Amino acid sequence: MREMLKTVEVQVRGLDVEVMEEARGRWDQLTKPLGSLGKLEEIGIRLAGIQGTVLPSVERRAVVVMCGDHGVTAEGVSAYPSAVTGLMMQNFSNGRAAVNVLARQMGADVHVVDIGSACEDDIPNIVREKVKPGTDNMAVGPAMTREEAVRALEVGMGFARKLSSEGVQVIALGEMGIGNTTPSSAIASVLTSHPLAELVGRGTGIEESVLPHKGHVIQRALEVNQPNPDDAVDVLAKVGGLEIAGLAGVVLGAASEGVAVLVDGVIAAAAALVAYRVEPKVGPYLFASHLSQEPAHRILLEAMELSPMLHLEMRLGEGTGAVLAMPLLQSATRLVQEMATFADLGL
Ligand SMILES: O=C(O)c1ccc[n+]([C@@H]2O[C@H](COP(=O)([O-])O)[C@@H](O)[C@H]2O)c1
Ligand SMILES: Cc1cc2nc[nH]c2cc1C
Repeated sequence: MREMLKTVEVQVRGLDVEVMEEARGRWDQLTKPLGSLGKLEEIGIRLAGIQGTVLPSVERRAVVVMCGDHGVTAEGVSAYPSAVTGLMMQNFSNGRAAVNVLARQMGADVHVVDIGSACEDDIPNIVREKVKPGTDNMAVGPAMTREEAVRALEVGMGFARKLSSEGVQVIALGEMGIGNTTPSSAIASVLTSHPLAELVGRGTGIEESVLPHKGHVIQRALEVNQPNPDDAVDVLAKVGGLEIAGLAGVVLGAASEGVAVLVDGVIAAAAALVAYRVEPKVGPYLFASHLSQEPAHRILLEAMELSPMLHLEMRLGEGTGAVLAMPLLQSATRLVQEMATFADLGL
């Protein structure tokens, strides 16, 4: 019975190390000084291991934007009202948000999923998979029940598997949810054990003077809920968010299907760390796009040993950074496909 479901079951294969060795050999034969394409070489080799071929491809790209609202906004932790989540869903639907613009440029399909917004409208082009209309206020009790968190994880897993069955080779993690830097910092605090002072940031732009209040709200949520650091689903349910759970599910579903994942900013990274703690084998499927201005982002990426490709001082979310990094993955695949080898030159 669904109510009895306590955790998620997922099987993730390790990367194909033989193919990776072969791919490394191929990169070393290309007409360039050894190792001179730096991180692009590591990206290309990892993609080879993920797809089980020395000539991987990321021509089919998608961004999944999970949307949710947060009861904790009642505590005054965001610079914007919750209603902006629904307004931005309308904006995504019209193709006019930043992520739409960038995805068009980068050749990625945009999929927007209402997994937990408080918006009651039926918006065209938005997938309705609402687990509930926003989380409960984690400063006074759990944000979700465990069962709700597992349901949201399953929505994400199912969505990633569907995209994989349609031929998608890389998925960017996007989200929209006013208030969601607060649960992201809470998750980072429990799962990395770093002090809250290093993890709380201005999100959409709260004043510096409001930061201590945001920290106290998170501290209260941790005291009230006592999330178990050894049980990532417990942490997700008690101090997480529905869109964060959905994205953690996307990571698990994508990795289980051999699909690469581009992690976006701080919220996507919190979701990725939850998935990584549920199943550490997802680690090699993850690529960090950029470094957000939100301080918890660096700490979350370090906990997964990920190194960001871009430093653009962004803090938007929606999957914008992840979509911007797509051409870099594509460059890695194109270089290995199209460059001459020294043998081609007769050397
Ligand atoms: O991606 C990031 O690193 C990031 C950093 C700060 C804010 N955001 C976005 O801003 C919203 C959350 O900010 P806040 O202040 O409401 O917690 C949410 O919609 C996120 O997509 C995103
Ligand atoms: C306008 C706006 C757009 C966003 N996109 C992601 N988070 C956002 C937060 C706000 C406030």
